[in-house]
Parts: sequence; structure tokens; C-alpha cells
Amino acid sequence: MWERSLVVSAPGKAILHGEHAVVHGKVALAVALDLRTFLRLRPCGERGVCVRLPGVGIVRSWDAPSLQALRRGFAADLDESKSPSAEQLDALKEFAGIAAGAPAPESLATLAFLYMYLAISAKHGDVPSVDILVWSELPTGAGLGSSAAYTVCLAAALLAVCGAISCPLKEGEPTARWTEEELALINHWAFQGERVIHGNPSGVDNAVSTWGGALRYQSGQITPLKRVPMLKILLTNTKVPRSTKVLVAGVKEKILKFPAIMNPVLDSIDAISQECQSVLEAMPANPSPEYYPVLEELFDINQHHLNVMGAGHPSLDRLCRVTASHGLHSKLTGAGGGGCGITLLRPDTSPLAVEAAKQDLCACGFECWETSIGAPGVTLHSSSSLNAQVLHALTQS
Ligand SMILES: Nc1ncnc2c1ncn2[C@@H]1O[C@H](COP(=O)(O)OP(=O)(O)O)[C@@H](O)[C@H]1O
Ligand SMILES: C[C@@](O)(CCOP(=O)(O)O)CC(=O)O
Ligand SMILES: [Mg+2]
Repeated sequence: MWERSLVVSAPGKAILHGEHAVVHGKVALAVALDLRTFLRLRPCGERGVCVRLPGVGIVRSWDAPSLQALRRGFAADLDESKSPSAEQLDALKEFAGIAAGAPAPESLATLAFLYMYLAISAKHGDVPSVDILVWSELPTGAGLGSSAAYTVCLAAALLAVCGAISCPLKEGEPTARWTEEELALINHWAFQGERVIHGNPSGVDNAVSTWGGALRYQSGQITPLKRVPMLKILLTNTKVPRSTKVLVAGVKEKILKFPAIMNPVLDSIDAISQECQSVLEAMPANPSPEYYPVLEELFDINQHHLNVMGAGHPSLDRLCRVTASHGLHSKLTGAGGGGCGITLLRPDTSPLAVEAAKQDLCACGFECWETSIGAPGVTLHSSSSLNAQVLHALTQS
């Protein structure tokens, strides 16, 4: 029986450049945000598993015998190098009482949990009876990688309790991180969970949520940026709901329909990511304003490309217009179609200008927050390291 409680967290992300194109093998640049998802796991009185996901309004529990019966059928055709099969997902839907067809976004969270729970226990050994609560500072379905932060937390917690990775927290330490090898295993299983939620994810979101910092990602190859300058950004949530899965499928359809038109756009986005990487790596830690005109122009060009690809939305056009009226440059981040935009703040942008832009954005019904980039990746916490808000959220249910 598992006798301890553990708390893990993983950050959300912003994609500076390369969203959508990265699904088709192009380069993306992603940074970890200081907005995190937290998962608390503790021993369960009953034999089985209980999952509480207040962010998506879900509380589910399953007893041990029915999970074991499901796992027997599941383990036989488990191929973790591939996407979960349609048959597996249908079996999980039936088990969880989710209607056939495209699941509602919140049901995807249940399916991802069940898939990861069964696959990890089939591959790495029994997951004991546990109660899991997930709480997040991130908005869900808004382009900040909440799905990846969720699957990274699940992967880390499930792998830790079945003994596939260590529990590296030492007595008296506030936080701990895992070894490179363990992080690679967490990332692998988080990607499988993302596959349940997204259909065809590139893997950039789970990679940056696992390793944190700022990285370049291309076709599974993860390269930390040589230097992460102190970029200040403004995140704005248009609050227009959208689904990454639907948007990624729409972009793919467009590429298949107009390959000669869309492939050059993908190549151009790839070149934008590479140009941005060289500027960022040439910038000193506390950059002077001279580096910013290029970064701003790259934002503007990429925002046009993302519109061409079908990832735009009138709310995002409005966001860009409002910030432009204050001399600031923005683009969508993540899958688009609503969700969040990211605005670059220059070192010489006056706090008054930022405040005025924020007020105008809020007047549109949007929500904004200034944030820094390069947060640490998946982390194990002692309860003394958690701030009051997180502690309150994790001890409510
Ligand atoms: N804290 C959470 N608890 C449960 N499920 C979550 C949580 N965060 C994200 N998810 C899952 O991820 C989905 C949103 O993922 P997605 O459409 O990729 O948007 P994004 O990753 O940009 O937030 C949610 O509908 C839900 O299924
Ligand atoms: C559009 C995409 O590039 C990023 C999606 O990010 P998000 O789920 O919107 O946070 C898809 C992917 O890389 O898998
Ligand atoms: Mg996502």
C-alpha cells in the first residue's frame, strides 16, 4: 500500500514562434511560464482510484477489480510508440460512460487519465490505490499548454508511485527535480496523454513543461536555448473557447488542400523561429532596446501567417489592434482560434503604457497578466514550499 502523499507541479508554456508549423516538422521556440498545474496524490481508503479535477468539473472513482479487468484487455495491444488506438479509446469511453463520437473537452481529461493509468501500470507495475486531485493556475483550453501541464503532472505522479522513477525529495528540502533519464520517461508518457487530448500533438508542450526554461523543438529533438534573456511579456486571454484538437485538424486539412500555397508558409514560419532564436541567443541577459525591432517584426509577420493558416480569430485581431495602438506588438500563442495572445514588452516601454494597454484590453472583456519566462519544469514539492493559495486549493477536497 502507498502510504505517503506527494505533490508535483508542472508549468504552462507560451510558444514564441512555430505553433502549428511544429506539428508538420518545423522549428518551434517555447518558454515555460510561471503559471503551474499542481497534482496532489495521497493514499486512498478504498481499493481503487479517485480522480478530482475541479478545473473541468470532474470527480470520478473506479474500484480496483473493474480497473484490473479493463487493464487485462488493454495490456494485450498496448503499443506505446504509437498513438492510442481508436479501439482502445472506444473501450475507455465505454468503461467511463462517455458517449461514442468526439468527446467533450472535459471528458478528454478523464480519457487521458484512464489511458495513462492503465498503460503505465501495464508497462511499469501496479499503481497503488490512490486519490488524485489536480488544480491549476492556468486557464484550460486557452493556448497556454494546460493539457500538457496536466499530463506531465499525471505522468510524474503515476511513475513515482509505481516505482518507475524515484521520489527525490529529501527531508527538509522544499522542492526536488528528477534526473535527465527520469525526465525523459515522464515526457514520454505525458506525450501519450497529450495524444489522447490533442489527436496529433507535436510534443513541444509536454517537452517544455517537463524541462522548463526556454527551448527549441523540432520533430522530437529538444534543444535548450543557450541563453534565456529576461524577456517581459504580457499574456492576454480573449476568453474565446477553442479546442487545440479541432484547430490542428483544420490546419492539416488546409495544408492537404493547398500544399503549394501552405508549404511555403510553413517554411517561412520555420525561418522566423530560426531568426528569433539567433536574436535571443545574441541578446545579453538584460537586453537593451536595440534588439527589439526585429523581434517585434517577427511577431507581426508570424501573426499574419497564422491567420493565413486558419488559426486566427476576430478577438485576436482586436487584441493585436489594441496593443498596436499603444506601440506594442502581439501574436496569438498556442493553437489560436481564440485563447491567448502574447505581447512583447520592451525594456523601455513605460509602465504607464503597459497599464493603459491592459486597461483597454480589459475593457474588451479580456484578462491580462504580466509574466516572466523560463520557469522550472516538472517539480516535486514538500507542502512547506507551497504558497497559501495552492495549499488552500489542494486541501479543499
Ligand atoms: N487542470 C486540469 N484538469 C483536468 N484536465 C485538464 C486540466 N488542464 C487541462 N486539462 C485538459 O486539457 C484540455 C485543454 O487542452 P487544450 O485544448 O490542448 O488547450 P490548452 O492546452 O491550450 O489549455 C481540457 O479540456 C482538459 O481535457
Ligand atoms: C498548435 C500547437 O502547435 C500548440 C498547441 O498548444 P495549446 O494546446 O493550444 O496550448 C499544437 C502542437 O504543437 O501539438
Ligand atoms: Mg494543449
